[in-house]
Amino acid sequence: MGSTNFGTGMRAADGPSRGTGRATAAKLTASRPKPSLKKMLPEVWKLIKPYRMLLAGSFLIMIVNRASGLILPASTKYLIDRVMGQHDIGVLPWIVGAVVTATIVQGATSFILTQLLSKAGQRLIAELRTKVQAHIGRLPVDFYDKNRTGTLVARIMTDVEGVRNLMGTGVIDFCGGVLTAIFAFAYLIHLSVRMTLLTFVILVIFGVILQKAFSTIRPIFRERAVINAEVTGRLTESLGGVRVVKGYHAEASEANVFAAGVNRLLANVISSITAQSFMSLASTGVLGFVGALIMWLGAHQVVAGRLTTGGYVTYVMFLAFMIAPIAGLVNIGTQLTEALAGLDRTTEILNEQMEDSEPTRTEVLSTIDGDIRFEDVRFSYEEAKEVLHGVSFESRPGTVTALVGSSGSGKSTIISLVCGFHTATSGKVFVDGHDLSHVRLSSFREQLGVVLQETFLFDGTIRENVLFSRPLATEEQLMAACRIARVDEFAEKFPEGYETIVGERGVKLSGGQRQRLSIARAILADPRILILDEATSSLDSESEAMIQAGLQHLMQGRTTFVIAHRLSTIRRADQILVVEGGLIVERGTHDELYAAKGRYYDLYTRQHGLEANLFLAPGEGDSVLETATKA
Ligand SMILES: Nc1ncnc2c1ncn2[C@@H]1O[C@H](COP(=O)(O)OP(=O)(O)OP(=O)(O)O)[C@@H](O)[C@H]1O
Repeated sequence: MGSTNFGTGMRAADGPSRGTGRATAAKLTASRPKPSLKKMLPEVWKLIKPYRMLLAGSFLIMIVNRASGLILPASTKYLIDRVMGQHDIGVLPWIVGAVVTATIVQGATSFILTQLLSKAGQRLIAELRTKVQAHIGRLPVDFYDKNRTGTLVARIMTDVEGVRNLMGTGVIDFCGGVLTAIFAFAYLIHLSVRMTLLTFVILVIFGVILQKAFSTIRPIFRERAVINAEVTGRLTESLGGVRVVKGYHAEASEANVFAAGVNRLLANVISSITAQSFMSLASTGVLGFVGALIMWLGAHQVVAGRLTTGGYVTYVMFLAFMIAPIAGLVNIGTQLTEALAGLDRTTEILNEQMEDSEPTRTEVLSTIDGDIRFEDVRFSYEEAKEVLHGVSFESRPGTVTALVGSSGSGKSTIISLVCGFHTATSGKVFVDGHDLSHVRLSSFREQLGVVLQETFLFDGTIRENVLFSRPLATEEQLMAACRIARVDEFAEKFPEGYETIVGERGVKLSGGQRQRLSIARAILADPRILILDEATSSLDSESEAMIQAGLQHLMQGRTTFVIAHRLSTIRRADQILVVEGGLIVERGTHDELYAAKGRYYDLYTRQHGLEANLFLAPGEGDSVLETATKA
């Protein structure tokens, strides 16, 4: 039978997940409606508040920057009319001086703005990423059940990227664009009211059309983020489950799934490219039209003596200065919309309640004895689908409780409630008499140790992997744990010793070695309550003996819960709970249950003939039994 997953939070990599869940934690919405600016303003303010002085300063610098940018076109009128037209060479040094100074000021302020804002924007991204990751890490297990890894990765890495535009050059550029357009518009009116109003009307019409076009493009962009998250999610899963993929020779079908995803992405990008190229075609057309119009009207005005030649050239330059930021505004507008949408998704995550933040969780546990009591516990992952139907038992401190029963009977669910991964729908779980639903989970979990059959190793050294459970342990404590778990025997054989990198998920270690490492980790953690998920796979007898010795040591004096498959474990257990259909149907010691000749006796005698030291649940044993009978 496959590995146990205590509510999938500790699921072993057994292929792409199907995503199940219950109602308490939210499944993140794939595509959220466009967030309104009004709704998002408080969030934006919260985000940029620490940077408000910087933003205010940048705003002032930006005004200087934009104003200095207008010196060149403004001075052209004097250059043409006074210097060239009236041969007043005396003003030339002033004009050239003003242009040079303005250019230097403009260059310097642009440099300062980019330095200040881009760096602040990147810092903000880093802060927000850290915050989102830390928050996600503290969300309850059922949140992970419902949301794909890829989606979560996208939320942490991609969605926060957009805030760069809110903080960085985006907002300032936006304000700068508006400001320049206002400056330029005032000056254009001053030069020629008629030409300006006409151009303005055309540009407003164009702006409305552009706005319409953008409202078609925006959903495409939003959908792109969703597709990206889905494709990345599936890719992450299939890479993680590469053994299963290869084992079932599913490379081709995985490649098809990925290709389909990539093609969806391509179709999305292509449709946005088409819309974008139409927009650029339209803008070029409008610009050409406005240019021709200005030429026509301007030439007439100059000939009629209502406008000087310098005035005309300056007009054209200012017009360009006005149009460029307006065109930019639309672009920045899209970026800001994207940023707001990203921030909205980030806020959605940050509003998810952390498992320890429920107001009822007030009790902080000091060192516990390890007495666990279930009182008529009922539990359902999904509404109206109860999985545990009233489970009651007590595990006294320092005793071993073995859970046996057929697949899907509810063993992992019971363990998951012991760990506080889920909370009982009704009934109570007590730890040393404290209602676990009122306990600060961090104070409980630090007294919990978990050894799973699928050992989870990080891509780090042996030392780092053992220290994972207690990073501040001394060298002696580390070595002692490794000795007891017999990690020393293999670690010291590697040339790099404890500094040997174990590779992603420890692929360079054998199953038995990984188990020993996991036991060393638990010994080092020195938990009061120990959760063991026994491997059903048979290790060679030498490894088995070593692991058993480590486990024996580990279990001493701790309240231990074992999803038990080995007879040796079951025989030693202080109580055996036989779980069937979400109920405890029998309980007692091995001898008592054997003598009672009930369900346990059936399971035991069925298996006894199989010689193995494995206690297989009925479904699990069938194939082996058949083989044995035939033999
Ligand atoms: N995350 C989940 N969401 C919805 N239903 C679940 C979830 N996890 C388990 N279940 C259901 O709860 C029931 C009990 O499952 P559980 O994993 O506790 O059984 P088990 O006895 O540990 O099985 P096994 O020995 O196969 O690991 C099963 O019917 C299962 O389908």
